[in-house]
Amino acid sequence: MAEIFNYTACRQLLQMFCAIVFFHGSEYVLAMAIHGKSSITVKSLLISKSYILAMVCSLIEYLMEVYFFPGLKEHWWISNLGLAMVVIGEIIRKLAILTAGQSFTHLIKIYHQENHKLVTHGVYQFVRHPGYSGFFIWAVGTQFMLCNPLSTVAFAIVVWRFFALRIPYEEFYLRQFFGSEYEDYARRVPSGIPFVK
Ligand SMILES: C[S@@+](CC[C@H](N)C(=O)[O-])C[C@H]1O[C@@H](n2cnc3c(N)ncnc32)[C@H](O)[C@@H]1O
Repeated sequence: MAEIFNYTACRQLLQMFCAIVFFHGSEYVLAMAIHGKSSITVKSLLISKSYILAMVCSLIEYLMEVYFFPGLKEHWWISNLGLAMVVIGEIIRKLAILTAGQSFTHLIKIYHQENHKLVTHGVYQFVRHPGYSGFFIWAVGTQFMLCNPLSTVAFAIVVWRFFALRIPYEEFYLRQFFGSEYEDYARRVPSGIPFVK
């Protein structure tokens, strides 16, 4: 068993560990800085049961493949592409959080609050959902980084489906809050998730 923890496995698993800790830690810190300590819950860490299950499955896939097909993990250009996706996805997501400020809440708002302003500048001028684009790139990137073929496909499908359902729901309320201003914005700017209008 010890021989599977060679240089490749140690490096890829360490990168994965750092990516996860940095992503969730920074989500929590930013939520606390923007919304205040009193409005922060464990949900601000964005860790759900299905998320943990997905990560555990990807780790099982990694360990099985590193044992039975170690050559699969030596495609460094794929792994490095994944690392680049993780960094780029992280940057896009954090830019979205910093740009939207108090308007960026982890739970979708269904009542309009006074401090909720429509944000259309910064990264929001390029895509309507940069926070989701960033997470999508980050999540799929983690699986490229591990050279996990099955989990790469599974993560892409599951995360895409999640956002394909969430975006129309979120935008239903944004249209109610901001009316024609949001309609005009949605006409001009793409969603930021492939094949989601
Ligand atoms: C988790 S944040 C995600 C924001 C955005 N969908 C993104 O991916 O960057 C969800 C909250 O952001 C708000 N929101 C989404 N787009 C917005 C915008 N352009 N301006 C202001 N608030 C927005 C929604 O009302 C919702 O309560």
